[in-house]
Amino acid sequence: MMVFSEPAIEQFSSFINCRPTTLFPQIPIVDLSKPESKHLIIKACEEFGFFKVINHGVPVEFISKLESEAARFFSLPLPEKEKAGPPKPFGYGNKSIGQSGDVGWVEYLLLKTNQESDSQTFGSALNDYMSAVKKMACEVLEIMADGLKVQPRNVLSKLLMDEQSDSVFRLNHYPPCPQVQPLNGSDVIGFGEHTDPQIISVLRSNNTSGLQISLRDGSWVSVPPDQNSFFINVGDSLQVMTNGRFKSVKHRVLTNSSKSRLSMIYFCGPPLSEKIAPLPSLMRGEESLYKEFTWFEYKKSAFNSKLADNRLMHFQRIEAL
Ligand SMILES: C=C1C[C@]23C[C@H]1CC[C@H]2[C@@]12CCC[C@@](C)(C(=O)O1)[C@H]2[C@@H]3C(=O)O
Ligand SMILES: O=C(O)CCC(=O)C(=O)O
Ligand SMILES: [Fe+2]
Repeated sequence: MMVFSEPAIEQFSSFINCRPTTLFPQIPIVDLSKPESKHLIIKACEEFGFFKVINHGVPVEFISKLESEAARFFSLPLPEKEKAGPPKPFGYGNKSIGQSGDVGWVEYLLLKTNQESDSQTFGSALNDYMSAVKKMACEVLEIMADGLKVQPRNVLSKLLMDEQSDSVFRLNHYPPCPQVQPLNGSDVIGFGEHTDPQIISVLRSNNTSGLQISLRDGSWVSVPPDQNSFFINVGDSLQVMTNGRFKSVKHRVLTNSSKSRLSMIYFCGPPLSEKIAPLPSLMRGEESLYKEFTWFEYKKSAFNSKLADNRLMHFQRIEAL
């Protein structure tokens, strides 16, 4: 057996220095039933690119039904899960993320959002959940448009309502990972740091911690899990549509040593042909910080990148920005 000396183990940079440097600053909480939500959402998107939503209107039974079906799926023997096909672009994946060699302590299912056929694996639970979450996502995007004072208020939500909307749904399962955890207070990466390329992502997890977001100063903050709420991530596309006023949030997941984490995420994407550009009324005479591109072009480039890459960089007018 190989025994690492202290200096040697420190070279495993992906396992060390993962402890959050900031503990529990208040993650913004937005109550969708309150009129002040529009100001809170804008502030949260500017400051963090991230917030938590309560009074979201998604029925608990849709959530718990899908959660138990997902748990059942992930408990199947590996060959059964592999029948769902490799995740290229849709299917079951294990440890390997994307096409550029990223790995994490995670297994997952990537699913389409606009086809009934996927319901085969999960009965009606998947469609019930996705429709309710899509409705809530549209509401969030309309409140956002109100807060930004852009009209019509469905400028963003219509991209999701479009039947060509390129949204994706993902179930992630992070099994408990006891191995290296006690060493040097190190952590194992479940899902490496990245920003989501879409407009927004709507995340719900069980009560197991692991999700962290990165603040502007580069520190990492653990997001306390809350199975009754949803978390919204600002994605790269929304950063561009607001000409950099909102920033996409860098986030990652660390594994837990004793509990498994189950998360379900609805990634709100526009139609492939959609031009991703700053909303004209937000420009007030200023120039776009970004080159012109379609969602298809951005997605193609994103899927060739590594998880931690700054994917927007190549689309900035001044690359060094
Ligand atoms: C290295 C990767 C893996 C990617 C593509 C590329 C960069 C960002 C990743 C995500 C993050 C958001 C969901 C997803 C489905 C997406 O659209 O972008 C992911 C995709 C994958 O897991 O395949
Ligand atoms: O599983 C999670 O909690 C987050 C995963 C994530 O960021 C993603 O799938 O894009
Ligand atoms: Fe993500």
